[in-house]
Amino acid sequence: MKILVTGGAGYVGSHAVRLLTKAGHDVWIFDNLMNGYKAATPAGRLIEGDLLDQNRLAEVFAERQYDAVMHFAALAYVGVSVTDPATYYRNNVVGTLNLLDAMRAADVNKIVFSSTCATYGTPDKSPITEGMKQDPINPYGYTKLVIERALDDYAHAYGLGFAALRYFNASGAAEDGTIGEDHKPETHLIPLILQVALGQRQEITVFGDDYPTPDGTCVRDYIHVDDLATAHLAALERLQPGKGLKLNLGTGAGASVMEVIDACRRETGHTIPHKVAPRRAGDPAELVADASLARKTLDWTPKYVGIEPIVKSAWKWHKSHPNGYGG
Ligand SMILES: NC(=O)c1ccc[n+]([C@@H]2O[C@H](COP(=O)([O-])OP(=O)(O)OC[C@H]3O[C@@H](n4cnc5c(N)ncnc54)[C@H](O)[C@@H]3O)[C@@H](O)[C@H]2O)c1
Ligand SMILES: O=c1ccn([C@@H]2O[C@H](COP(=O)(O)OP(=O)(O)O[C@H]3O[C@H](CO)[C@H](O)[C@H](O)[C@H]3O)[C@@H](O)[C@H]2O)c(=O)[nH]1
Repeated sequence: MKILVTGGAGYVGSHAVRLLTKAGHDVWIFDNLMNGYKAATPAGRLIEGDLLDQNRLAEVFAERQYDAVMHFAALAYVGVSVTDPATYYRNNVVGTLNLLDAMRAADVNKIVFSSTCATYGTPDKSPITEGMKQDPINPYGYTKLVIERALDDYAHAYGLGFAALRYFNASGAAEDGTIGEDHKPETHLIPLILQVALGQRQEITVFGDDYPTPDGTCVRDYIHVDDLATAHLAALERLQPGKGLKLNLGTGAGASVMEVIDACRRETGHTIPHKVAPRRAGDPAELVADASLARKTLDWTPKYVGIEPIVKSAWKWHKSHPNGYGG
């Protein structure tokens, strides 16, 4: 298939591009590089452009007849979405509607969309199943929920075939250590811990140790980026006109902040000092996926089980690229 991957120069998208290319697809990347890196993309495959530029989108769809779109491009800092919702709604909602318009004009009717566990807000139960109430607690989560709803309506009205994949905590890096996570600023737990191991930070701050969890720190479901990529490929193969798949992508197992720090200590051999600080606003105690629907629907099984192999792959990337794509 000829596939346009928006946000393919970013963290999750670049890993999906690798896998799609390996699977024999003809892959093109659309990215404005605001948070992505040319170095993360295969040579000659990057089309620079912004989702907010409708003319550019029309040009891109006129240049080639795509069979499907994988849509990773979005802004994804929960905290910034609270202080600057206008930018988030414009980029994530208007940008995606522009993309859907351009697809419709070009008769492209298949899309895989990056949704998030943040659409559930603070769930009543764990693990989280797809049928549970979606009630985001921040603008970022709302931007994703609005698009899930739009996809439903476009499927019904225009015959769009879609998958909305609700990722839990994307983590890890390509097994060969050549591409990985490089968010600037970095806010995610595993890269921040590994920056301590690299001597770039004094210590890691644990946001709260008084949660109702076994060790008092937050529990998350860390899912390897390459497992996300294989799920995208499987979803792409199952898209049907007028139908939508909405699936949780997680492993079904949680790890606490302290368990992640301990795994990083074991992997790096560094003491990794930590200090406990108050809770971070908006952090639910536990977010763990019931991923059985994705396993069944996509005939998919995450390869990376437990936090150790995820941390191992992340460390390989960070050790060999201490400044990310900057050097
Ligand atoms: N990282 C996670 O843990 C996680 C969890 C759940 C969902 N998601 C979702 O997965 C997707 C990818 O996340 P990521 O961590 O790889 O983020 P990322 O910031 O690394 O990648 C996003 C890419 O989109 C590009 N982009 C953003 N706005 C654009 C625009 N208007 N036009 C063109 N390109 C644009 C950026 O330059 C970047 O390369 C996002 O949609 C995010 O909301 C991520
Ligand atoms: O310095 C840090 C950074 C994080 N944490 C904790 O580590 C856990 C994981 O935090 P991350 O910031 O790595 O990830 P989140 O769970 O906050 O974020 C993930 O889930 C969000 C929805 O809740 C969004 O989808 C986001 O893109 C995705 O990375 C949280 O309990 C957080 O409180 C710390 O203790 N110290």
